[in-house]
Amino acid sequence: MECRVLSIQSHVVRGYVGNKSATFPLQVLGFEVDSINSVQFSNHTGYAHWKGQVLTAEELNVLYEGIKLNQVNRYDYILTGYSRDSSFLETVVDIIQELKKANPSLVYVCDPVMGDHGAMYVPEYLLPVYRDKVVPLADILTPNQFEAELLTGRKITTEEDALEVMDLLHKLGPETVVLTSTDLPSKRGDQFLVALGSQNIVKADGTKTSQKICMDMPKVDAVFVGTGDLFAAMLLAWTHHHPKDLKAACEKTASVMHHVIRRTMTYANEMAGPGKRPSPAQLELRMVQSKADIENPAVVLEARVL
Ligand SMILES: Nc1ncnc2c1ncn2[C@@H]1O[C@H](COP(=O)(O)OP(=O)(O)O)[C@@H](O)[C@H]1O
Ligand SMILES: Cc1ncc(COP(=O)(O)O)c(CN)c1O
Repeated sequence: MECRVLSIQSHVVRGYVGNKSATFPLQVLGFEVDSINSVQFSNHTGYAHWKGQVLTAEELNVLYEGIKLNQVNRYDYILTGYSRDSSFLETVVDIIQELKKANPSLVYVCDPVMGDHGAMYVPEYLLPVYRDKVVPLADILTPNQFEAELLTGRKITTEEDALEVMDLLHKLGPETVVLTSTDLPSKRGDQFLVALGSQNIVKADGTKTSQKICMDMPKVDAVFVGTGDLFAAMLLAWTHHHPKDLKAACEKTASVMHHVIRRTMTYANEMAGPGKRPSPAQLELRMVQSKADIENPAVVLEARVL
């Protein structure tokens, strides 16, 4: 059966963020991907220069109208990422509501892209739109630690804090929450990066509980851009295959990330030369090359159930 994703994210001419990082890996896994480019930039905004256009709310509506007029507005998944305009985001909310009405089993995967490492890189007025309108519609939410803290108003300094924040995020709406990266110390040492996940489950007796997991991922000493976008796309794919097993979905997602990041770093170091730190252009993600890269990565990471 066809599985169709509407992906509303950025497009870049050069490099791999947003739709450029999400589309091909999903297609190679057999998903149909309809993409709307929220922005079209020369490259991501971590370079010294970037130029381009931003899609307005009206322009988004025009594209959606066309899809609707042809009656091809039935989607199984919506995936959203980088957006820097509140009326654009409000229009995305309207579209999601309409598409959920058309298909009540539609799954909305939301990456609430707002910032990282203590700083917002989208305008601050987007926060209440995400918290009050976007996140309540989300089925799967993939904030990093900073975004989770913004959405809940709670600081995360311990694993217990992180578990409580994920519960607060469940209360806003999403049944599945993954903190894609945190500053928490890993039990495996400082060479590892910690991600945490939580999925609501209904037990046989009808009561609700949640499965909580922790992933320790080998840390690479560089800053990558587009990793959050690829992570959300791969989590969509793997929760599609393992809807009730967050541990399996996160292990497969993190293993793909590890493969892509290792390839990227090998190329980046080669291009930069001995002892030199790679530039943002050299650190552009090296995409997966095939279905096998995604389904059978050389290193398989394991998650712990908490
Ligand atoms: N420096 C890094 N070393 C290893 N893995 C990384 C690194 N940066 C990102 N990743 C991978 O990318 C995923 C998403 O990264 P994250 O930084 O949380 O995304 P975002 O771009 O949304 O902040 C992480 O879960 C991890 O798998
Ligand atoms: C155009 C664009 N799209 C998407 C992103 C998000 O990237 P990431 O997946 O690393 O959060 C960025 C990062 N600033 C960006 O500049």
